[in-house]
Amino acid sequence: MKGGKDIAFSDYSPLWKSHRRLVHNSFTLLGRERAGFLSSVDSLCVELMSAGCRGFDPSPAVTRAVTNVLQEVIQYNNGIVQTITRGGLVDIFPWMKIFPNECLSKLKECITVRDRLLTRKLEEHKSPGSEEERITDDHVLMTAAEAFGAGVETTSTTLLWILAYLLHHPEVRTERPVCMSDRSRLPYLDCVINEGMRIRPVSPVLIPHTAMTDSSIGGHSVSRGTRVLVNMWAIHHEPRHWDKPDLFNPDRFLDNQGQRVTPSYFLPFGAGPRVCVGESLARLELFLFLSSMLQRISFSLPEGAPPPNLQGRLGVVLQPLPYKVVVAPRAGLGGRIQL
Ligand code: HEM
Repeated sequence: MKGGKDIAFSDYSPLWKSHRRLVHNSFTLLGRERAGFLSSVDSLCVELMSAGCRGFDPSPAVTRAVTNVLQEVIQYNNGIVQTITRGGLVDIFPWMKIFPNECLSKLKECITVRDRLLTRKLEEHKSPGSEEERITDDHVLMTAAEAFGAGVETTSTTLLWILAYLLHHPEVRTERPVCMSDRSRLPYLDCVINEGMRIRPVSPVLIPHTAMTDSSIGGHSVSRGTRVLVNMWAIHHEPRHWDKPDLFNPDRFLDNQGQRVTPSYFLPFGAGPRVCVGESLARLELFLFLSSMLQRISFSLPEGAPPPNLQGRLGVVLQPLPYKVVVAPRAGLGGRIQL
């Protein structure tokens, strides 16, 4: 293990425990034996994830199979998100798992659906000879499952927050389709994404860590076994570092010369050995989704509706409260988008 980290429900869910062990083994192996393994995990994830993008394809060639798989992924993922931190007292007193627990049963059900779907996909993607490799099916499956578990809700929620803030700040949006000559302006999109992740970190208090040895943080001693919570919300709203921290202002990620800057106290993906392993994939997804959406679709508030509530609701991630938005194809693209 690289460092000390634990999660509240790990004690009572053997499923989750073995899942994390496998995932960490997988990522360790990933570092050592990339070939073969990467290609199967990558294509497996990319195929499932890109199903979402293919939803925009208006052609009848969007196969029923892809839609069904996507529906299944959305359903089991929603089920996991709704139940994973709702074990109630079991989170605190693991022995209480012996009593009937609706949330825990639903969680197990969703995990069964997830494993069935991923196993099917894995079988489709298996290359001849892979049996001889040291990485087992479980490694591949659990790594793919982790990519979804840690990657879907975080990225989609970040997009929802950014859209909510863009509805509040129409001056940040451009009213015409993006074209090639805008390319040099696209770094600004990164600033918008950064500002979204700063002002509403999807994980305001990071996954709890546990000190593996006697240590210290900022001059305070931390003895072995201490549970350490990183308050990302406070880091991203510290007035000594951020001017008017409650204001959505993507320009704060530009210096006086208009060059992009990334302050050291901007940590949406955490830091250190347990930093988010999906950071580059997440950044790529956010950029591609946002640029394609803003290029093709115009978003506005329904007539007379108030802008989205920005307070948020804390669950597995910090989500915006549901809001309504009018979605229309941008001029010149009419008929090419189906939603
Ligand atoms: C906007 C999107 C995302 C955000 C804001 C985000 C943020 C984070 C944060 C803050 C952590 C915890 C770091 C810590 O506790 O110190 C984390 C861990 C993790 N993330 Fe992400 N993440 C995102 C997307 C993804 C994606 C797309 C994947 C995988 C495909 C992923 C996989 C993971 C994994 C496996 C861990 C645990 C790493 C470990 O414990 O060593 N994340 N993420």
